[in-house]
Amino acid sequence: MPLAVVTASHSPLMRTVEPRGDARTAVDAAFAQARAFAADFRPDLVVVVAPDHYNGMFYDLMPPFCVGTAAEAVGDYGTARGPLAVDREAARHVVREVLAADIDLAMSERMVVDHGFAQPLELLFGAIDAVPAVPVFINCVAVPFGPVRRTRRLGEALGRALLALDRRVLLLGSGGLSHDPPLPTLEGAPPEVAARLIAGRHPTPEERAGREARVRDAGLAVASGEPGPRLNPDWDRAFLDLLAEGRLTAADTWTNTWITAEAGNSAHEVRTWLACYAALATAGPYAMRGSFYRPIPEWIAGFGITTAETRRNP
Ligand SMILES: O=C(O)CCc1cccc(O)c1O
Ligand SMILES: [Fe+2]
Repeated sequence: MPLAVVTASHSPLMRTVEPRGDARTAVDAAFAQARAFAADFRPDLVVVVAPDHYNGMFYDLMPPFCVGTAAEAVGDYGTARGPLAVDREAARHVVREVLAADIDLAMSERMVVDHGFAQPLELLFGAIDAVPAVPVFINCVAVPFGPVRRTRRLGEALGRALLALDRRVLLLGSGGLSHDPPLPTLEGAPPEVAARLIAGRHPTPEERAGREARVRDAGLAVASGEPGPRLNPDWDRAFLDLLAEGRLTAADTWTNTWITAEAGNSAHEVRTWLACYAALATAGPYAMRGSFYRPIPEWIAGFGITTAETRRNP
């Protein structure tokens, strides 16, 4: 059975901030292409690989990786709130097979997810519960992280587990590329911020609104002409080339310090892309069908969208 991949940056600012020029039109067109690609592939299972931003996962127990055998979205930044249509059997299969392949991962019968999962599901399929899904969380925000190669190996184990299902599986990777939105860090945080990062579940509506306003204001400031956030288009394009050319092991030598320095704290979200492509590669040689890139400072994102699938005649 073939596998397919769609990866897309996410940014909740897409809803509230108008970028200059034709960025909006270009991104819309790229998403339309990705939607057509996904529809064409006719997946009967979507494996969503995404990070969290202190909405579902906290420092009271932060797993590097976690598969949800059931999952619910918090509804941050205007995304839908409520359960994902988790294919429980498939999710359990993935947990069993990945563990058997020597990769430790957590599982959750009540995984809580945020815009990292919800936004691409809504943009690609219209709703968070429109497709049978297996949600795979990769910690890309709460330092420290394991080496990048570990996420590539997670992707390989994931790919082998999915091939064994003998279904049409689309992997949907969410996040990146270079960017650094104003997220707090535990290191040096004042006590009330630290408490929120350690166990910040169920914020009051006011707390959530305050936090979202801070990020939105950062985007609006750029849209009104203030100096933009640090993006690194060269780094982003090099990453896209690496994926297009199937040189996934080249990322094995990247240190986390280097990624942060080159591309920003949230650039670690590209781990989700790497895992998806490593999974895809287990089905045989693949071809990237679509690749979009645009640095969009107003959305605080080096914004990329790719589609790829197993080569039909290898
Ligand atoms: O407040 C948050 O949770 C961060 C929101 C956010 C903004 C820009 C790019 C992202 O990838 C992202 O996640
Ligand atoms: Fe993010």
